[in-house]
Amino acid sequence: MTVTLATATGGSTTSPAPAVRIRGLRKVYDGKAVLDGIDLDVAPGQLVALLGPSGTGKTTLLRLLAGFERPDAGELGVPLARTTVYQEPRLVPAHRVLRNVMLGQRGTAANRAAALASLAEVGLADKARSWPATLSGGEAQRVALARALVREPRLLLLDEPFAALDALTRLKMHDLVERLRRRHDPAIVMVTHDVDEALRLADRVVMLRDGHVSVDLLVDLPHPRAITDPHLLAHRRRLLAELGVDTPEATP
Ligand SMILES: Nc1ncnc2c1ncn2[C@@H]1O[C@H](COP(=O)(O)OP(=O)(O)OP(=O)(O)O)[C@@H](O)[C@H]1O
Repeated sequence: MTVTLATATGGSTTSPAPAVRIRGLRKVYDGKAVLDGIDLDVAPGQLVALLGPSGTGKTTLLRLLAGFERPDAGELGVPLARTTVYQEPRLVPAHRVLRNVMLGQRGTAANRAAALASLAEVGLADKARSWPATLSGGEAQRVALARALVREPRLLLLDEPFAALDALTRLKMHDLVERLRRRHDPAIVMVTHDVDEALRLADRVVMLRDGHVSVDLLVDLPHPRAITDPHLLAHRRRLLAELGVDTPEATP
């Protein structure tokens, strides 16, 4: 089987080209296929949450989409403008916040203004001159989001971005993601272990199991979503059951 690394750009005559196009994707480590025949399209602006038991290849798929790994077989079409935010913010401690947002960019007035605007968007305009060590975990992660978004990615890859934050900060980050999406509208693939986070944020929840897509669930509900919405609860039960967790039919 051949490997094609294509760049997904326009060209379709009917519907817009997907931001991500995956066909027959296979990745083998130590003779074992971690991903084995993944087919997945992500539409422009769509947020796909990737769920699945530990070790099912979620991070591997994200690394392939980021271009850090090469597939052993299959086709992978991704936009060139893509960036990743990780569980830990990965700020350079020796650079102030603003310089972290501009990491890898030239220090032009335009880049500086864009970085400041990006910090303002995540509510951290006043921290531009702060050192990373003086930030809270949630603030540091907002800087990481600002750094990702200032590059105006067509594809944003999120690898458990809120897993290390406390519950309240995580809820605030969810609100922030919803606001940022309305403004920037990148396609997003987000790895998470949190079913509620997936259902709160995602347009679609994809579950990986044994190297395959085992669930592909469209979550066609308006934002902001109430966790008590019966449709959401039905989705939640289904996803938790797929993960081997039984929940009572009626939730108080
Ligand atoms: N560089 C590598 N070399 C060898 N094996 C690897 C490598 N990267 C990942 N693996 C293996 O591939 C499998 C999938 O790993 P991956 O990190 O993608 O899973 P995951 O679904 O993200 O897991 P978790 O939910 O625990 O983060 C695991 O068995 C892991 O040990």
